[in-house]
Amino acid sequence: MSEIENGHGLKRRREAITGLGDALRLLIEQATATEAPTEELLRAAELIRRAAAPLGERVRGRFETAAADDLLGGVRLYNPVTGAGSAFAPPLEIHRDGDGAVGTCTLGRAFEGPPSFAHGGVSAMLLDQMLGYAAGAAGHPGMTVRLDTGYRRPVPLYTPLRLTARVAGIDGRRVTVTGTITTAAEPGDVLVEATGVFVALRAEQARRLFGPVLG
Ligand SMILES: CCCCCCCCCCCC(=O)SCCNC(=O)CCNC(=O)[C@H](O)C(C)(C)COP(=O)(O)OP(=O)(O)OC[C@H]1O[C@@H](n2cnc3c(N)ncnc32)[C@H](O)[C@@H]1OP(=O)(O)O
Repeated sequence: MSEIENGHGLKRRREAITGLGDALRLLIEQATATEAPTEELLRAAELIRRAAAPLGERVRGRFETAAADDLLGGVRLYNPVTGAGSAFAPPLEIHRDGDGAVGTCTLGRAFEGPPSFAHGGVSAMLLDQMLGYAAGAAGHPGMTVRLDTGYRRPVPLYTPLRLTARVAGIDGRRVTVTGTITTAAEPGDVLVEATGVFVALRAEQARRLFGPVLG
């Protein structure tokens, strides 16, 4: 895409994608929490369809990477957990912390399972990402083959959360990673814990699974 061939164009596009992601997340939050009159819902649906139309005029296919992404550099703007451009992502922000990783996010109404608390599948999704990040950051990237989650207490909505992950063991191609979710205010009180097993791909597997994307 010629408009982002120079560094400035890429920076501007990534900022625009983040801005669109912010707007979409606001839309999802308001659309989920709204008790506006029915007429307003009908009007909003029409406006949203009109706003979406030009975005659909030029789209990428299943095996095409987004022009603003850098797959090998780890930039995935539409990742459904961490992507700043994803309407669906909280987004979870992750950084390295010693030999592990720490993540932060706040979940809105769209992630609700039990009333006023997060859906259990959402907690598992956040932890899968955290554990996968910690495995990769430790130099052992792999795909999840197992994820065990223990739900000790419900995860509250609209509350800053803190997530942790660290590699617990390496056995050949298998990496075991553990992680937790707590509130940011009470990091000693574990709400959800997880253990994941990640398997490093053989070169042949990586080619078979991701060859069409990497080209
Ligand atoms: C900074 C960076 C950021 C990077 C940040 C990135 C974050 C990404 C986080 C998201 C990660 C995902 O969601 S990934 C998406 C969800 N996962 C998937 O779709 C994976 C689907 N599974 C597969 O396609 C396959 O299992 C493969 C290709 C991964 C592996 O196939 P395979 O090579 O045939 O597997 P196989 O020989 O049977 O097993 C390999 C080894 O793993 C063990 N193993 C296999 N399954 C299990 C299991 N459930 N529990 C325990 N161990 C298992 C086997 O015993 C064996 O050990 P041994 O005999 O060798 O001792």
